[in-house]
Amino acid sequence: MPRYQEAESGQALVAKRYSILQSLGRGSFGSVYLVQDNKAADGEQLKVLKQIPLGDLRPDETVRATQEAQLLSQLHHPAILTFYHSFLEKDVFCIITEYCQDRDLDWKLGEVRQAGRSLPEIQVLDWLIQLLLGLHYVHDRRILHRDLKAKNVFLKRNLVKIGDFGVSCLLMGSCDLATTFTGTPYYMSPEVLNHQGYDSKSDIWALGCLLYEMCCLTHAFQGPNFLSVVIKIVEGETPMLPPSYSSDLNSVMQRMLQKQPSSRPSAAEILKTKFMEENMQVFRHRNSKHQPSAIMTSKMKDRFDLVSSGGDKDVELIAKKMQTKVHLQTLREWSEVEKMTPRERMRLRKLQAADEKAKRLRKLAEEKYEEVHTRRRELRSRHFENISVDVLSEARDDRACQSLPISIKNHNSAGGPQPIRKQVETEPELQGIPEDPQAAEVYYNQDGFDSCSEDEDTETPAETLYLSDPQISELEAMMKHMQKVLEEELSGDPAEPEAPQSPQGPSTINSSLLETRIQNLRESICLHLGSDDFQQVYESLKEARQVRDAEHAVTEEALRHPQDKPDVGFQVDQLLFYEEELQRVRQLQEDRPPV
Ligand SMILES: Nc1ncnc2c1ncn2[C@@H]1O[C@H](COP(=O)(O)OP(=O)(O)OP(=O)(O)O)[C@@H](O)[C@H]1O
Repeated sequence: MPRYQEAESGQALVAKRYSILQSLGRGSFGSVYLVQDNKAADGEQLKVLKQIPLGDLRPDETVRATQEAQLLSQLHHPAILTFYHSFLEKDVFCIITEYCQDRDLDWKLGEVRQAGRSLPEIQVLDWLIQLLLGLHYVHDRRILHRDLKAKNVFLKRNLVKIGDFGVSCLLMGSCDLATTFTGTPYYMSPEVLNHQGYDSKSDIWALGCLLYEMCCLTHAFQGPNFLSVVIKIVEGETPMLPPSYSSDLNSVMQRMLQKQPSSRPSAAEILKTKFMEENMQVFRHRNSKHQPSAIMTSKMKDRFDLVSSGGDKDVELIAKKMQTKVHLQTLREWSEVEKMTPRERMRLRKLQAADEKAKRLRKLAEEKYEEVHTRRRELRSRHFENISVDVLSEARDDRACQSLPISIKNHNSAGGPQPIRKQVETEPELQGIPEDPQAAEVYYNQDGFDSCSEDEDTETPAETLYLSDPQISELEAMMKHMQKVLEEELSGDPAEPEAPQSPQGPSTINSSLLETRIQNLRESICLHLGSDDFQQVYESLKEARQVRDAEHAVTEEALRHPQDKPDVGFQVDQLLFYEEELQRVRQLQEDRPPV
């Protein structure tokens, strides 16, 4: 752990800039914290600090790791978690990334599973499209992820962000090697397990596994121990999606899970299939319809941001009404340039009356704005007086939601600067006002616009809140990427260039970290099992790995470890795999010409 500098407020300060607010958890590489960047602009202050103890990193390795981190900070895509910067503090490598208040996909899928639900296909497709766009972007730049898994996909409203990009490369140092090393076997491709190298198609395999998981809420390749999972991946049948998902989606997944990397499509090839293209159009259509950006002034957006973060029902209602008004104004402009029928003139009069009402609403909104703003200012100053975060408590895995009184009070409604956006399907009022006057008339009547008044605060509050500026621009950026992919095909552009077979990614070698990991795992298993039993299971599974006999391994495992410790055999297998990897890394290091 780094030695934190104490800020005046008593909060731990990292790099004289980041106040640690809350522990978000611990991964296999290190600890993760929610921090406040004191040098960032308002609304962009919440970030994530990942601290990875490095052990004895040589100076040249340190320099390389930092350079490689800079390379990662140049990736800019809405589906890629923003990597701000990295630095070393004592023996700890620190990475600052974007904060995703809706946690990770693994957590989300667990939540769905526990509720006994499943994800609708439209949701799966929304996420799949974004993930494919993200992969397409990095593969196009000849960068591979290498550790794509549900825990590395973060959620920010309905936007997904591929995270931990290259972190394993930076730290495990295996990116330039003909293999890769990750902490879980579930997403490993047959070629990786056969030590045949990692390329962009191995990322596609991992995404295929993820697609299965989104639909079935379990891993695509399951087994009681590491070796049985490995054998299923290498030799087992490709799983199918349940019939509740379309055959088109199933066939996308089947293609992604082809055993032969060359038979798997690239991200661009998948995006360009008719099925995916149609779904991208649906995604674009749905999201662009519901974006307030096209019709709202920035002042209004500010107000709506305030609305959504403040959660004040009155203000929400006003926001809804104001949005309706903006739609009407667009329509009125249209009317003025058209030859008006008496019916249209009547409608215009209605609009003018509505305009008057809207003016009054605006005044009310401004008053509310002041009121809420003042309240937030007071709360914030109180918050900074009171905050006391136990950042040094390693055992805690509390989430940001549990103890932060203001902007990060609740993980799901957290991130003060991040306003709320509900699922678009539940927002009929935002379908847009029909341009046809008659249809518009029906719309007004349905919408009850005539009854719009500040006296009607009892009306059901707006279901729809609004995206903040950064989120709108992220969505817009996503649309642009989609447009680009769609246009590529329309103009008959050739498919994306193949990502390199021998990746040119970051290249830091840090086998000492791998050693530490092996050591930690060994100690932890011994603690559970006792040294003697550990040794027996270890020898037995080592033998089983050599003969690749899953049944033997399963039987041995069942004999060796008690029922209440079902994951021990899995861990021993994992340990053996790590040891093999370490040997390979060392071998490659020896074979390498000196830099
Ligand atoms: N950018 C982020 N925004 C929000 N939460 C995050 C972010 N990065 C990590 N977390 C959370 O912090 C916790 C630890 O994350 P971390 O990525 O270190 O480990 P992991 O994914 O659980 O395991 P592994 O190290 O094996 O990948 C997880 O609960 C994760 O959801």
